[in-house]
Amino acid sequence: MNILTAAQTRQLDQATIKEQHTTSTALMERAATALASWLLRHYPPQVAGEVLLLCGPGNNGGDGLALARLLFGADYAVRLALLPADKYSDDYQYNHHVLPKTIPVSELSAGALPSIQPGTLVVDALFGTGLTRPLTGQAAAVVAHLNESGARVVAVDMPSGLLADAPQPDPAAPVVRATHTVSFGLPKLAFLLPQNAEFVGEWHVEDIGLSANFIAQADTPWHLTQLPAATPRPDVALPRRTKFAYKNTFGHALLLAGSRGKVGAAVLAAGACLRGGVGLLTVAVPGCGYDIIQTTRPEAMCLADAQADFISALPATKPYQAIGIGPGLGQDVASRAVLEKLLRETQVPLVIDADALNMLGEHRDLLDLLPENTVLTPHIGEFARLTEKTKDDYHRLDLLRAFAQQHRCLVVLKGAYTAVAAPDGHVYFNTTGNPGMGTGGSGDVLTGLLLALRADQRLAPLLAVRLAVLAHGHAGDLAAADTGEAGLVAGDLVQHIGPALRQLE
Ligand SMILES: NC(=O)C1=CN([C@@H]2O[C@H](COP(=O)(O)OP(=O)(O)OC[C@H]3O[C@@H](n4cnc5c(N)ncnc54)[C@H](O)[C@@H]3O)[C@@H](O)[C@H]2O)[C@@H](O)CC1
Ligand SMILES: Nc1ncnc2c1ncn2[C@@H]1O[C@H](COP(=O)(O)OP(=O)(O)O)[C@@H](O)[C@H]1O
Ligand SMILES: [K+]
Repeated sequence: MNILTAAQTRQLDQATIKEQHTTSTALMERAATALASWLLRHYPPQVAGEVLLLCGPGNNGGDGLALARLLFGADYAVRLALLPADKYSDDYQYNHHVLPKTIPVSELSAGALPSIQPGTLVVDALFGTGLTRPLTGQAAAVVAHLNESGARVVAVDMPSGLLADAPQPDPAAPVVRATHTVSFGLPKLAFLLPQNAEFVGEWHVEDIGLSANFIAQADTPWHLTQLPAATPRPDVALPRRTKFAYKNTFGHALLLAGSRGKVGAAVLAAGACLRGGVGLLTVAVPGCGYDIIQTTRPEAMCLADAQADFISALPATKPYQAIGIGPGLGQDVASRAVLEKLLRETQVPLVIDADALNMLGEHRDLLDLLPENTVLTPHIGEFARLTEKTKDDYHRLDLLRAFAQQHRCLVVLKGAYTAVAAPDGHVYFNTTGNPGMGTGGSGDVLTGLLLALRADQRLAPLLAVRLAVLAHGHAGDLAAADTGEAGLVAGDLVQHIGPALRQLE
């Protein structure tokens, strides 16, 4: 699914109105109805207590006014506080006009802020996508007051003060710290970035029938990868295996991994590659890893390096459809020479992770040798070593796109909402996974799974990478349902890859 820019989000309601022969007032009613239904599910009247709605002068405030009317009709105790302005949007004015007269209404001003007890449920309908500049004056005073109150805050569409797809021009200007943000149709780019988590809280998307055609056709570099069950138009799907498929169809992969004390990384990546459906797997490890791999992964073939503690020689690369290098590799100069030789000699699809990425960071001239569509899997720290220290998350996204374009590679920038950047500059945010996956070895599992899907002869490079990242996160979610997030270990991810992939077919 596409993620729209802020400008496209503003065009979306016009496109919807035109396409569906409806009116902006009717669209606002849909938005308010969706919000009321969300509140009924999450904060029914007896849990909510009195609801305070803060409304700005535009359509975000209009949503708040319409919501107040609907909540009032659903037996909530509601109170409104309105931000005065020179001009109000038409739909704001309409919803102000039809507001039941019995709802208490006050005017917000810096000198007379409403009292907000800790725990009060506040709806933030001050500003949404129409925000054009940092909050100042009265609006800033209201937001600062709200943030200090200890209230539970549900933000309408956006936490007020946050921009939908750009960094804050004035980091000192206040932004609402919402408990929940309920948005319409699709999430905003801002929701996917770690720097905004403290403002957005938990986000939710409510379907209000916005033009699916406009969303699908929008020219945007940002996209979401979702589970097939979560969307009427699945982004990605794993093709089913045909009756006469043979192990060559699924490819022969080579994994170069492990060093003394880090052979576990090779075991985890090998397990993930096997569970990821590879046809054949050969694992190259230092001498100390031979018995370990042969014992823990009898399905894999094993090549032992002449060196006991680290990999010092590149095996023949001819028979393989994909090669992975990096998990637990260590940083010995001999292992770096192996990486360099691999880059110079082969055009086989590569997956490069962990220590191998750090080697590239230290010897950036090697980046020019990357075969097209090589997959790199840095976390934020490793990405900084490959590029530069970033100012903020938007700057990092700029660097990410530029890097993938310049080196014609696929970059998997790992984290919550792992971002996959393609050589054409498009970025796909993953929606599966959970904080339980912040545990040693999770990245090794991803490398093994990527290797399996890159070896699969049926899958185009980008599809293979998006599927692997989606399945990895889904395996994490299935595992966490068994073990809880704290109890999750990387080996659990390997166990859940099979069921995760089955749900992507
Ligand atoms: N996109 C859609 O399809 C829909 C949008 N709706 C709502 O409409 C909202 C967008 O409405 P608007 O475009 O009217 O914009 P907003 O209501 O977000 O804000 C616009 C108003 O705020 C003022 N303003 C902007 N920045 C300011 C600042 N820093 N300080 C003080 N005033 C400032 C503007 O002059 C204008 O009066 C969405 O966020 C959503 O809540 C929904 O009603 C229905 C569907
Ligand atoms: N909060 C989170 N939500 C979703 N996925 C996460 C979260 N934290 C970590 N992960 C995933 O877990 C993996 C961790 O990889 P990495 O940082 O390389 O760990 P390691 O080096 O220990 O294996 C990545 O795929 C990342 O996306
Ligand atoms: K808002």
